[in-house]
Amino acid sequence: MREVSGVSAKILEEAVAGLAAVEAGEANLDDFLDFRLQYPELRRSISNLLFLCFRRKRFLEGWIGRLAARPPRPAVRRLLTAVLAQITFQTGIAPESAVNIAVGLVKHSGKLQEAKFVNAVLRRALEQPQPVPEAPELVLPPVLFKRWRKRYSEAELAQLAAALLAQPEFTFRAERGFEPGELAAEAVPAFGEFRFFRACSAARLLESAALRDGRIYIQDPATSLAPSLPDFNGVKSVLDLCAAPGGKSLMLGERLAGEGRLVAADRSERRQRQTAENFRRRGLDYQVTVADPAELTGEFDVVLVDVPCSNTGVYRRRPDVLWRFRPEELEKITALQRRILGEAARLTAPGGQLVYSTCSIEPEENPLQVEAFLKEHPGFERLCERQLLPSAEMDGAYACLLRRRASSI
Ligand SMILES: C[S@@+](CC[C@H](N)C(=O)[O-])C[C@H]1O[C@@H](n2cnc3c(N)ncnc32)[C@H](O)[C@@H]1O
Repeated sequence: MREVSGVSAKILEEAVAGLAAVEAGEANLDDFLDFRLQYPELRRSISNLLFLCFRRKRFLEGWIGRLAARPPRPAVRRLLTAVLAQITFQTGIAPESAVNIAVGLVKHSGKLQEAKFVNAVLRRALEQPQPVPEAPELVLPPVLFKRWRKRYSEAELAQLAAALLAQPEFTFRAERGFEPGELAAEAVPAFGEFRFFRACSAARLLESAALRDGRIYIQDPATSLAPSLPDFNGVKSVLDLCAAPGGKSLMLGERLAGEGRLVAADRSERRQRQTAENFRRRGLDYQVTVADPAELTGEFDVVLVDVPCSNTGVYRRRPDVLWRFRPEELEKITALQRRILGEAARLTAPGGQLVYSTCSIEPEENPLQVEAFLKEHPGFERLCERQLLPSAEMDGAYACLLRRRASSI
């Protein structure tokens, strides 16, 4: 008994620390779970609770507002958020126990008045469970709802909200020629020749030899959009300019099928270690380079530039991105994208193809960025582009295929 409540208290404490770290901008959710857990052995439970807190943040914080006579201080709000998530959405812990553990934690920290407040708020919550809303305006962060309402239909907004609330499928890509057999429950739609599957069991997949030797790679099917766009006929050299950790480089390598040269470049040394490891597992000896795009030289038949972005398309798997979105930071990120895309243009051979991609659904980072690029680079033309919105099947993504005219300087 002692043991169970001890574990539950640790999970709650860690979840509250995670909410604080993300709110303070000290870490994103993935980094918190990967590098900052005090009890990494409890990662799965902590992660489940944190994902719920971010998926249901609007509802949970609105409920706290109605339950508490005065707004709680931020640390208490975070604790209440996590406990309300447990008592509303989790079945593994009895609601009464969740409340007792939370009150115990506050008492333990010596704040007796605050413990009384937390106890009163949570007891009220137990007495009056609330209907859980699904309407986009009550699910999405207000800043993004306001932006998205201007350009998406009601059906699209409902799709965007539903994508935040649902747990996405565990999907993976299988290398050409590899049959995943019992690892796969079914094939799922993807782009080009790439083959994606829904995993039968995440645990079995994570322990599989196929994952260890790189014949499968855990990925969302939306990632196949950008590498599927260029025509690989006669292509001899490929550059992936923002390659780490190598998800799209592996797909470019698969399309090259050993017929040419691939350079996977990225400015992050830490992330490039992962790219190199992914190539090693697969037995590929493509070049892995640590460099800022401005430092690279040469000309390539195909350049893929998967730029840093606001990530607003991938919130199914990283729900915290929606709450970290700041419109005022868009300008900074689009300026960086413009610079990197300009370098990519310089590295594209005459007649070569350039793929620009993001995992964002903001037009400033996508078609508007490309239009500005085309004005500044008349030697390029747009061949096609596609915007995917997050859905039940896949993440959001944008990709545009450009061509440098053969005669351009
Ligand atoms: C979206 S991620 C790339 C994901 C990768 N293409 C994949 O499929 O696995 C963007 C990458 O751009 C890199 N990058 C390159 N130049 C950068 C710069 N000046 N500032 C920030 N990130 C930069 C980052 O290190 C990061 O790895």
